[in-house]
Amino acid sequence: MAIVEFSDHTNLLEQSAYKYQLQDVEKPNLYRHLFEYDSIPKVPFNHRLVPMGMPKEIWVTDTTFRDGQQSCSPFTVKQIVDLFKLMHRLSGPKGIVRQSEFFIYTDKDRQALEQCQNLGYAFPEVTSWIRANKKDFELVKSAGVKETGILVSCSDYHIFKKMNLTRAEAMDKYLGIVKSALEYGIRPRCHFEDITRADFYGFVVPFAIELMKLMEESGIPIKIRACDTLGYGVGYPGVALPRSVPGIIYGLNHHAGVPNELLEWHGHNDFYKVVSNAGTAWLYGCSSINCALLGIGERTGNCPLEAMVIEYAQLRGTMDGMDFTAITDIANYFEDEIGIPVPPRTPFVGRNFNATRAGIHADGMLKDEEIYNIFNTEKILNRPATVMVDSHSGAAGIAHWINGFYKLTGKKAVDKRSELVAKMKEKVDALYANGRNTVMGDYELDNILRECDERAYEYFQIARLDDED
Ligand SMILES: CC(C)C(=O)C(=O)O
Repeated sequence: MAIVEFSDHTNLLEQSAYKYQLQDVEKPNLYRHLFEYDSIPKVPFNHRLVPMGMPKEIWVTDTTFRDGQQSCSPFTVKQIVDLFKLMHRLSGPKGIVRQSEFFIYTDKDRQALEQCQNLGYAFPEVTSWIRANKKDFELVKSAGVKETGILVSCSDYHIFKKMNLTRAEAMDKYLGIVKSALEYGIRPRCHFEDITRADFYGFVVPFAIELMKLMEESGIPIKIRACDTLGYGVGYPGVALPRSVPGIIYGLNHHAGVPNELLEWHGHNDFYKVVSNAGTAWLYGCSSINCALLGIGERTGNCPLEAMVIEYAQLRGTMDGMDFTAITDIANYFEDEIGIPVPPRTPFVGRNFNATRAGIHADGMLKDEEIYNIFNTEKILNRPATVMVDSHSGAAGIAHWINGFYKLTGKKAVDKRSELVAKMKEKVDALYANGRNTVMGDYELDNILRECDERAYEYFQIARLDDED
């Protein structure tokens, strides 16, 4: 049996003034005053401020190969292994990308899992996701996987409408499944599906308390993953349950005694809140944020893993040895090898995230790149800031393009007032005057420059090749 290595949850429970009991209601509580269905859901406030308390250690976990893969064509084994290697590179020596979860249903799933395990990395740890039946527990065990995700849906939408159970029956069923996992010596990770529409004090907390009792009896850590399945979570101060991200994390920690390191947040982006909700979960006591590469996942997707490792660096003030250039390689891999396009405006990875077009911005970039670039994207992400040339870029845009494309710096850099830039601008302007409406490509501009000044072209080519050496 695994030794329990987490902070003392009994202490946390003792500090809680009130012991919440299961409310086995006859009719489902669907929070109709918030979720009418025929109107936009409402954000309720009770103006109670929840205390912040970021855990000592925070990290991210990955669901690219589970929730992510559910939303797109299945990956090949090689694609999974290649992405896993990139995640390992990103993770750094402290294992900030701590775990990654795998299906184990098909031969292909199991091959991918085994090949990733055989890489022998400490991080990310390979975990699984199963349907709760004996066969799947045996699979987890024989694959040598120590932790598995188990679905324990917790809103009345699921308990009453989907499973046709009462709360007491659902809780009983779930506890039975968790006990089986413990009997197999497997660490259960309980996915509290739809927690942002669930009765927090009438079901979520009493159920979590029972899980903590099982943890104490078995000595095996039980994780609780708070799943904001439809992205209803809100992080504003003073927001009320069940939509309050601070309230959910604080409540699980203080009223159910779930230690920070056994709390995980899994959000979706239906209301554009996935990244800020995840940051909020960290700030209010959740150690782990579940993410997917590029935010792939059901409907609007999961929390983008690359966003959260950068958020980690912002909140902690250190990259802790993570290699963020792997983020750029991951995005390229998705586009080139898997065929999943990255929307151009996507922060940190989209083609345009650090590209500017407007002449006035290009002018600023020429004077000092910091004026219009969020950080040194070339150094940190291996993505130099660029200026795209179109009808709005002007002489400054063209000069910036020349200097960027041919890597001309210092004295070699071309000035926006130079003759070469003026000639190129004339040609570019003529194209747009004749009805062109797309951005200029690098090689088109390369040709235009050659037409304008063959000698400069040759000189720049050499400068560019020298830089590559
Ligand atoms: C299926 C569940 C666990 C999930 O992924 C979610 O709630 O988003």
